[in-house]
Amino acid sequence: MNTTALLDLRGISVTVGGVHILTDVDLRVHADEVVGVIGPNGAGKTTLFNTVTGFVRPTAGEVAWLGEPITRLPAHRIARKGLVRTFQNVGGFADLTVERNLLLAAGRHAPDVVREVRDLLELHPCWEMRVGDCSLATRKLVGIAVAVVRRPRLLLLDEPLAGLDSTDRDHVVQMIRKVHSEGVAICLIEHDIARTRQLVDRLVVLDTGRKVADGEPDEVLGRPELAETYLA
Ligand SMILES: Nc1ncnc2c1ncn2[C@@H]1O[C@H](COP(=O)(O)OP(=O)(O)OP(=O)(O)O)[C@@H](O)[C@H]1O
Repeated sequence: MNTTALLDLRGISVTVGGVHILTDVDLRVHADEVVGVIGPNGAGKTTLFNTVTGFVRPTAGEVAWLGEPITRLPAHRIARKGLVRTFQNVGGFADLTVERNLLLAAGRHAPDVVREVRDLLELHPCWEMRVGDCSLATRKLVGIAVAVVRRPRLLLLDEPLAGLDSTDRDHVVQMIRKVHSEGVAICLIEHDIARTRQLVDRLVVLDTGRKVADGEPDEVLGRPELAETYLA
């Protein structure tokens, strides 16, 4: 594994209205890695992504990107650095075609990058369709494509498999692997533990705002207290 830490979170806490949503969370993601973030509903996983990407300001702690602090940068400046995310249930503008969504997102990189990403994520069949008319699986892929045309070095995926059937989940996993094979590090939030386990190099577990595990998937899921929760 390349030892360069792309992303380095130290002591991140988020408190909203006196409620502790995240408490003292450390997280590193290296170039080349695929990291899974799991945990029960309300554990703080999306808040962690929101903090990394500038949508939520931490109450304490620092976020560093390639060794530079980015904790207080606005979201659009963070994205321009190559740290790009997807949102739960968002796959682009519903009234625009898939192609138009990607062209808009690509900005100065279009249209060469748009063609590359269309081919990589096998979006030909839906290219001319309005996103609102596409299947959920396709909308999920469009959400990933919209992020990938921004040329991320690290892609944060928020529940890319949620709501999909088994066949579509396998397809989206395959597409995530293809994105990673292009040299993009990936950090994903997921509830599908079996597929996440197969996909990631490292598994991070959040519970009630605290990191309770961080290690190789087999080691983490082999811990009796976690196996009971996640593999039951
Ligand atoms: N802006 C906010 N104001 C108040 N409470 C919030 C805010 N954002 C998040 N929360 C609360 O913080 C907790 C963590 O939410 P978050 O969405 O980060 O969890 P999650 O682990 O992503 O959950 P899920 O798996 O259900 O998506 C929840 O109890 C949520 O209601």
